[in-house]
Amino acid sequence: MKKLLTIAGSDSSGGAGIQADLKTFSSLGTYGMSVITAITAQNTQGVFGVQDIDEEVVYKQIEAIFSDIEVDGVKIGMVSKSSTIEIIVSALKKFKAKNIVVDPVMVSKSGYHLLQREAKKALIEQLLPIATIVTPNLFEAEEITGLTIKDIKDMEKAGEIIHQMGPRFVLVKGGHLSEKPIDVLYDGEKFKYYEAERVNTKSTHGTGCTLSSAIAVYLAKGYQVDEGVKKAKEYITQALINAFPLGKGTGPVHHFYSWW
Ligand SMILES: Nc1ncnc2c1ncn2[C@@H]1O[C@H](COP(=O)(O)OP(=O)(O)OP(=O)(O)O)[C@@H](O)[C@H]1O
Ligand SMILES: Cc1ncc(COP(=O)(O)O)c(N)n1
Repeated sequence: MKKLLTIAGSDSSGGAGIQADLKTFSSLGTYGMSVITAITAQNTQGVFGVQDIDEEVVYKQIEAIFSDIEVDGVKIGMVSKSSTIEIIVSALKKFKAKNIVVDPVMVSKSGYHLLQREAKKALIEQLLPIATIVTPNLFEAEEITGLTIKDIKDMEKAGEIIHQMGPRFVLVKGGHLSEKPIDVLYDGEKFKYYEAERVNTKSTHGTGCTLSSAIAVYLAKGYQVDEGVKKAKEYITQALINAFPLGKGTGPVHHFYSWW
């Protein structure tokens, strides 16, 4: 049994964050664990409050897990403060964590700033270098690089710049492109493209969380990064197809338990 860990924020409505990650881990037949960095009061319409967890408690959660359990893959999502980013990075180095997927969460679909402005530098300088793969969406790739990103060529340029910042692989996600949602992977030498038909649904809350967790699962299972991304892209496309209407705003993708 592969053991997966998510380090992220809690989404009370269950569509993104810790809840999306644990659902992904379970539905892909792995054992899921969580380190909660923040509690958000959130639903399909917005984020209405955030309580950051003290960084000492974040560290204690990581220590409790790694001192007892072998962890096969780690996904890192919302971390809002630089002091928490610093503690997470030093803890993951100390415990020699492997297969680290960093989803550089900055702003929710509903427009709430989940990353404090002061923490952007720590995210870039500390979190990116420990990542096996980092998965920015178009907006996050723009924030990290300072580029304006409109098409695949711009995504490639962003991939090259972000790769220089230290992660082994960069996946620039194209969910927010105006046409087909094509994601671009860069390994420092060449690009790979992951194309899917756009699923016509309002339920896109948690797509990035789900994709990054699925990538962590496939890396933990021993897939090469490019193959793992391909499988994870199939998973998120299916989770979008399976989504059902929920709430009055942007509903969540839906996870399914094929073995049940
Ligand atoms: N309507 C859609 N149909 C098919 N695939 C999509 C759609 N929207 C997003 N995707 C895919 O979902 C994955 C997540 O991409 P996206 O760019 O939406 O990330 P994100 O903005 O970080 O997500 P979130 O912030 O909601 O967690 C990518 O593989 C993207 O191509
Ligand atoms: C706790 C948490 N983590 C991540 C997201 C991003 O997801 P989305 O962009 O779909 O709102 C979120 N809304 N909440």
